[in-house]
Amino acid sequence: MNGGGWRGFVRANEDEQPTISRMLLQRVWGYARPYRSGIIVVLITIFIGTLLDRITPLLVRHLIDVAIPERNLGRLNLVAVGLVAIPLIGGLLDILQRRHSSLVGEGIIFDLRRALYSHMQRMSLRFFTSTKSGELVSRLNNDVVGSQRAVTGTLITLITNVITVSITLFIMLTIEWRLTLLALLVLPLFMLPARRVGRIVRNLTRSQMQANGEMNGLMGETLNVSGALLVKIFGRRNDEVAKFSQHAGEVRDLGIRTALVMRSFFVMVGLVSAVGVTSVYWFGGYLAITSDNFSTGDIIALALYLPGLYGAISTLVNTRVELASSLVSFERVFEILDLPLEIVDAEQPQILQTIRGEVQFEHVWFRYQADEINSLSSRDGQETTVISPITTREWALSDIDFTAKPGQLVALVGPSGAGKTSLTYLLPRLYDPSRGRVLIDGIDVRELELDSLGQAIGMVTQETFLFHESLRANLRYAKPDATDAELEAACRAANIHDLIASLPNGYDTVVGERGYRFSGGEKQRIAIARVILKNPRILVLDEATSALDSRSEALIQAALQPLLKDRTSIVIAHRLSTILAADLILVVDQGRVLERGTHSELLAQAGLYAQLYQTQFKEREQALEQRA
Ligand SMILES: Nc1ncnc2c1ncn2[C@@H]1O[C@H](COP(=O)(O)OP(=O)(O)OP(=O)(O)O)[C@@H](O)[C@H]1O
Repeated sequence: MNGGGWRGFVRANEDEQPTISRMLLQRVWGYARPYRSGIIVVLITIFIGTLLDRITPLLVRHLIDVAIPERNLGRLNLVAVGLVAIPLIGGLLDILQRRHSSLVGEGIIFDLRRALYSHMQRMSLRFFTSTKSGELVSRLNNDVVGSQRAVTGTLITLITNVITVSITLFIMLTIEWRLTLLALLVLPLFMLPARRVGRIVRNLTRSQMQANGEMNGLMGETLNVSGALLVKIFGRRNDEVAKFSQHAGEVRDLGIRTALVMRSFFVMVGLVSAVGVTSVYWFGGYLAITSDNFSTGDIIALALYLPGLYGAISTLVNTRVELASSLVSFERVFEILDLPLEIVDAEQPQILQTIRGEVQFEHVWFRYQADEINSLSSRDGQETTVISPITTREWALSDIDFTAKPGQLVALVGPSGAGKTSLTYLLPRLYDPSRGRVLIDGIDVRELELDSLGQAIGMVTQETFLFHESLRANLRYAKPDATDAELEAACRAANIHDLIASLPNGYDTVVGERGYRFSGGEKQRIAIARVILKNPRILVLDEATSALDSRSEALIQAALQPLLKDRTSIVIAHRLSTILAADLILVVDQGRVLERGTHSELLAQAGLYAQLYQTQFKEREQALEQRA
């Protein structure tokens, strides 16, 4: 597995000069190619528009040199018509160009976003445990938009300015080459500062992006239910506001500095171009006074061309750098698209049709990869914090070997961190084992089509996740075509129907973010109803550790009956009723199965199970009895 890709999540050295590689450009072109007809329209309109623009000074020259001296009213009218027609046609061309450039730009955004999102969706769980969700959202938003800007912004600016400079210089040289060369003499005067200012602005922009990222990160972490709850229960509201003000203040200061630098630069360019224009007037005037064959119209036309020429050249000076910086966004998007998919379908996957439901772990070893821990980034998202592994043991699971016959209940018990959750993750291929095999009906799960594997297995995790949508939509997530009657039947079986029916909006009640409007026990029952609807052949259940009151506990136990019935179930057990009902109990510690058997067999061994039974299961049961 390529570890570098993960580390790529942490931004490379900010001061590194971006380089434009041929391969990168080819790849970028790959995204632009489908829009080539639009790009051609854009290029043609830019060319005609720029050409038209350059005609205006020639018309003015004609007015001064021909129409007025000849007192020719017809020509005067023609010039006037031309002076109005040019901006009119130019405007229409501009609209056409904008239309096509936005079609191209938005199209590229769409393609990149879809490719990125679908790639992220296919990434393994490992990817999500090692990445900050804010970072992913930022790539989907900022970097995709940045990539689009590289194509429709910087590239178009580059092309427009190259065309402008070429046409303008050509016309100016044909009008009067000496004056043109004179006007070009001032170029170094603003090319040098333009480069410098370009660098300053680029650094400021980077700092702005960074400051914005930090501000967004803070908002993301403290403006969701869990974060807000944490802030409140620790009474840290003022500190968070202060921290936010600090970040927002940085964004403000950088904004002001950027505005000032940009304005000073424009003032300077204005001054230098005034020097250039003055030199044309002065030397042109001198030539007009000292020699006869020099026209006033020529001088004025040249002077009119100059600001456009200077503007285009100063922009071009920075365009290469800008293009390189905006290509960084493409690189950041490609970085994710290039992350290898770990959990993928086999070349010719088998589709599970009728499933008996036998589950077998065959000498399974599993370990989490080191970079999964190392690439976690710190809260402000900027520097990499190497978080040392919580566990020092090499293998999360060692030599796990057991079989659950169709319809059997296998209970996993063991101390916290023993590896129970990790074991269950291998069945639906959230991770693949490092050694050994996991089989369903005798077929290695890696040979099974992922979609059909997903359909065969239902999972109820400890933490219930519900989407911020109606209960109906949340339940249908398990079975999109479920009828209302089916929804109700599942909820009745899970002992949650009466509660839902008593809500003013019933099944249309919108669940708050992460299900916060329901109690822990209620959420679990909703999750159970959801899996009952899915009706999987194999069930993985992580029973909640928190002891509920006896009524909720009774409701959940009753809800679990129809869920466990007739299915092969692997249950991380915390309830006495579950271990008593289990066909096989595996006692896991330090990633190994230390003891196995039924409740009575294990009790008789008087080992770890007997201890756990006394400290965990019995205590929980007694606590419940006391509460009742
Ligand atoms: N994504 C991960 N990356 C690295 N190590 C992990 C990861 N998830 C779990 N671990 C480690 O693997 C070991 C087994 O964890 P697991 O969650 O399977 O234990 P568990 O028995 O389910 O514990 P609990 O009952 O507390 O939920 C732990 O030491 C844990 O720190």
